[in-house]
Formats: sequence, structure tokens, C-alpha cells
Amino acid sequence: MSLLDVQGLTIRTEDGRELVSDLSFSLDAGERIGLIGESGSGKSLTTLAVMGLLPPGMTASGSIVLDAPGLPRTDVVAAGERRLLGLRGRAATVVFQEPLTALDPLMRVGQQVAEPLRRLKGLRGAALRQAVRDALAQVLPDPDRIARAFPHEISGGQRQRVAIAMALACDPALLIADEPTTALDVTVQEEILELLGAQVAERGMALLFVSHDLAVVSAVTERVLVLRNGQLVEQGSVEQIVHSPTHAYTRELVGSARRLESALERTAKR
Ligand SMILES: Nc1ncnc2c1ncn2[C@@H]1O[C@H](COP(=O)(O)OP(=O)(O)OP(=O)(O)O)[C@@H](O)[C@H]1O
Repeated sequence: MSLLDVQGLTIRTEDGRELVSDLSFSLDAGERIGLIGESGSGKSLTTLAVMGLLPPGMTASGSIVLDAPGLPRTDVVAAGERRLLGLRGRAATVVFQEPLTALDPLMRVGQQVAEPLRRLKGLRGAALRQAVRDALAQVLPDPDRIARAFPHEISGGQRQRVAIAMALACDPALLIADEPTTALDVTVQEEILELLGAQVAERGMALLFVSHDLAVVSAVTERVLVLRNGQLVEQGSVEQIVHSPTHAYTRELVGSARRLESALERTAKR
């Protein structure tokens, strides 16, 4: 039985425009898949739909079944908000591109990491403080300093580490990472990818990794879905997508990733 089973997902605007069309895929426990496609292809809307967080006025049809251990099997498309609140953070959770979207600028980092632990694990007092410390220590070398800081007092990379700590705090079965490194500079990007890869492997979590960057996706996932104009045009192992893409659009993506790589190599040699 899959952890996530998406069947015939179609997302429409209020005026009936189809932004994602008849998308089907599934993800097993512990599996890591990438969702790739150019800007506007529907990647973010797909991940928001999985979390039951589509913007107001947008509707999803089809089914998105989440079946995480110890939690009720739920079709996110049909479920009410109360049911979804019990699943978010535990069955599935999301790390966004811009860590500031996940963080309240007016609250110290420690208080923010405490929030999911209090709400979903029921921790209080000393047990809660220890859990916050442990959650931060898994992603940063100096958890006490970071816990006392406000978001603007730490770097972009540190903020994304905090967002990851918050996402992982309640041991979700599925982590969705939506362009989690795009807003960061290249060396920090690599560190965050390494951290995500290590945490996912250590916890046996499933990963749905969204990116427009094939090189990044192939570094952390084993299977790739290629989305274009809201439609799935190709899917396969990373190996197959990179070395023998069948769809013209995928060939284009692979070609531009290669061109970028060789341009970078040329500049590095200068
Ligand atoms: N709130 C909204 N209202 C109307 N259209 C929207 C809304 N959000 C997204 N769209 C449209 O839906 C399509 C898919 O958007 P989506 O954000 O899922 O793409 P994406 O592949 O994640 O792109 P990016 O990499 O730029 O985030 C785009 O054409 C976008 O303009």
C-alpha cells in the first residue's frame, strides 16, 4: 500500500481554468521522488493540494490518499479541515523555498519550534524545552543560541535549517520540500541538500522534492516525475531521465542542465 496515492488530480481556478490536469502518481514509504518542471508547470500547486492547502477559490478533483502508519487513511481532496489538521505535520509536512514564510518574524526561534511539538506531541515544560533543543541540535551546531534568536538575527541557511527542524519535529512519514534551496547561495544549497538527504535516510522518511533544477533533484531522489503545463509528461528513475529521456521536453531540461554544467566548468577553469 502506498504512503501517498494521487489519482486523476485536477486543479482548477474559480473561473474553470485547469492548472493541473489528471495527474497520477504514487509514493511508497521511504521512497524519494522528484517533481520537476519549469516555472508555472504546477509543481507548487500539486504540493499544496497534497497538504490540503490550495489557495482560496481553487478546487481539486480526483483523489490524494495519504496512508501513514498510525494515522487514519485519508483522501485529502474529500477530507474536512479538522481531519487535515490532525494529519499535517505527522502524515506529511512541507518545507518551502523561502524559510521566512514558515517563520514568524516577531517570535524567537525556540518558541516557534516548540509550537508543533506542543500541538502535535502534547509536550510541556522541561520535556518541551528538551525536545526543542534536540530538534535544533539535529540541524545546527549551536541550538541554544539559535533558539534565543529572532529569525532576522540568523542567516538564510540557518533559517532554512530551522524550518527543516520544525518540519521534522513530529516525525512525518512524508516530507515535501518545495524548492528548499533555491533562495540560498550555492555553497549553502549543498549543505542544506546534504542535511535533508541525511535526515530523510536516517528517519526512513519518504521525500517529495520539488525543483526546476534537474541536477539538484537527481542528487537527492531516486525517481523523477516531469511536469509541463500541469501535465505529467514523463516519469522514470533518475538514471533513465538523465541518460535516456524520451519526451522532447525532458530532453530539453536535460540539455539545458548539461549546458549549464559545462558553462560552469569552463568558468571554473579560467
Ligand atoms: N493563486 C493562484 N491564482 C491563480 N493562478 C495561480 C495561483 N497560483 C498559481 N497559479 C498559476 O498556476 C500555474 C502553476 O503554478 P505553480 O506555482 O504550481 O507552478 P510551479 O511549477 O510551482 O512554478 P514555480 O517554480 O514558478 O513556483 C501557473 O500558471 C500559475 O500562474
